[in-house]
Amino acid sequence: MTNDESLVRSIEERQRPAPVRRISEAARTQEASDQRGSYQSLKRLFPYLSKCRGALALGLLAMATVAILTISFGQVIKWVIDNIPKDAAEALRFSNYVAAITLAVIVIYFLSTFARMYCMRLVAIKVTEELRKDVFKNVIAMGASYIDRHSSGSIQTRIIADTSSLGEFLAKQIPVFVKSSMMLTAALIACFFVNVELATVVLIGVPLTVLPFILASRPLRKLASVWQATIADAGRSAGEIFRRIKAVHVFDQHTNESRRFSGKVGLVAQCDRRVNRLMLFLNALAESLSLACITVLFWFAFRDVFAGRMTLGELISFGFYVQAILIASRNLVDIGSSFHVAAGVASRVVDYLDAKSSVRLDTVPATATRIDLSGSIEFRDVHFAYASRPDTPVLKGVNLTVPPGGKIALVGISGSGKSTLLELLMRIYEPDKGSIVVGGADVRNIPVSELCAAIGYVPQEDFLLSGSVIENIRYGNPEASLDDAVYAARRAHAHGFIEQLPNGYQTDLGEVGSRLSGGQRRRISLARAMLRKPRILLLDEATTALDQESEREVRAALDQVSANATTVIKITHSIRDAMTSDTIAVMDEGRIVAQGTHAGLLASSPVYRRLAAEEEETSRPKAAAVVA
Ligand SMILES: Nc1ncnc2c1ncn2[C@@H]1O[C@H](COP(=O)(O)OP(=O)(O)OP(=O)(O)O)[C@@H](O)[C@H]1O
Repeated sequence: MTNDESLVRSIEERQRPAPVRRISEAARTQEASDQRGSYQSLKRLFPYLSKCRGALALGLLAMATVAILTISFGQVIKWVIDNIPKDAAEALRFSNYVAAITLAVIVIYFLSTFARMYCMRLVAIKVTEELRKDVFKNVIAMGASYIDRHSSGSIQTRIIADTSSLGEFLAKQIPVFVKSSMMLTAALIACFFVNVELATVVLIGVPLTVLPFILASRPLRKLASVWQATIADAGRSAGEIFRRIKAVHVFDQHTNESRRFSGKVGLVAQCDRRVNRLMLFLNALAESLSLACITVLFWFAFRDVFAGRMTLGELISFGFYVQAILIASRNLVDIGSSFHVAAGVASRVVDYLDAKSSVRLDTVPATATRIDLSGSIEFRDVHFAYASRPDTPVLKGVNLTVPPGGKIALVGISGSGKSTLLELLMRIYEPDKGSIVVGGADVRNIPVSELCAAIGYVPQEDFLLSGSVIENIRYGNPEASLDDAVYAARRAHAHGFIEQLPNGYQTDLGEVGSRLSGGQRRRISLARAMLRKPRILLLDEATTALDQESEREVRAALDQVSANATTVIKITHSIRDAMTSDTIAVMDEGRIVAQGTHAGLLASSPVYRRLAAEEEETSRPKAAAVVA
């Protein structure tokens, strides 16, 4: 195995996802991508060019002008050299005349080159912008299940870096391809007009000069894809380290993380060096072969000049055309290699652009009718496994009914599937088997936006976003008035601390609310849920991370909200929270194993008894400590 191959292997090994037995969405997407083929993917992006037709047409026109000017310049050189007057005064007038024409040509050349570059840059910017918007829109509409299976770092790379390189490719390389093809054809035809014999030598010699590039295109392609993988890996790892900076600090991992990151950038540099070595070698070889080709041609050409079969002007213009042919053919070969790389990038971007999920957040089922979301909630034989771990079932036939306006507590040890059940109800994921029915309708037939508008969800990990307090409270309800938002904050017992913040409700919370304590973040989450006046309230350990007084107040607030909503409370730690519910459902290893009241379950359910005993056990030392 060569060094390159082992590098490719090591990167691929690290990036290989966990084995999947059944055909998951990821596999289907991959299959679709393979069938489509990389080149098809590039074609799929062509419509983006049509979004900037005007600039593209102007750019192509400017390019054609540059190509025509370049080719005609050869004829001008020939005409000038073959027609220099013998008389000195005539020659001076002639040279002034030629200088004026040359100046005009240079001005046109400058304007055309400027127009070409300007238009093509506009095209690149537009294509990149549109691609980014469309990829982001599609990925965000795919929901959590899809994002779980792709690292968010690689999605970021696709959206930012890959779209940018594709925009550059579509807008720069394709025009260069057009221009070089025009130049090559025109210069070859011109060569045949000047001298058929020499043109035949050109036809044989020029391909030889680009042969090394053609032969090296495969290893170059491979190296380019390794380079892309290493750079994406380094970016992903840096992003993750910055996101986990507190853990790095607490576990004193600065040196180790720096060492790990150095290893990754070391791999990028290793790739860079290899690409550089190969490219330098190929360039030097190609330059030498071009020189050899020109020398051979001149050797033939001089014989024709001395034999009177060719004028000096023809010789020089011929040399000019050969130079144009060499440059154009090198450009075309270069485009060939970047074409392969771009095709690879395009197929990855198109995967994200065309990915289809069973849960589309932006589509409304044809059967959608108005549904009473205040009705009962029923889980009917619900089975589910996360797509990233398809072989590990998380829910194994859950049957549960919450009557309209009822309040149920889901109790169970950590990992028994309680949060997953709530996420399925919100259609963050879809059950593999069975159904979830709200108000008599299968949730699959309720538009996600309508379903979620009726739900107030307070998650275990508060999902605050960067932005101000008021933006966070209004998230999901941007039309709400300030008064309503403040009222919700008061009810969530958040108003007091919000007012103490430097800019009150306008205070910026920093990335993911990092400038607040855990309890404060929780109360903002509660305020946000309350502002929606939910008909279904889902609480995921809503009162944990609060001090005793806040806990009492928040619980009172939740009681008010839940009085008008069908409520499901997930409880892992505080069994006494469950006692306020109408019913307690006990979950164990993805199943509901018992259901009833606190007293009834203590008598009938060994799992519940164990949970209650564990809670008593853990609270005892605390009580003792308080007494002490
Ligand atoms: N996004 C995910 N991808 C893969 N597996 C997951 C994902 N989220 C949860 N799981 C797994 O599913 C199982 C059930 O998790 P879930 O969060 O529903 O349990 P839980 O009862 O709510 O736990 P806790 O009380 O600790 O929050 C666990 O084994 C967990 O590791």
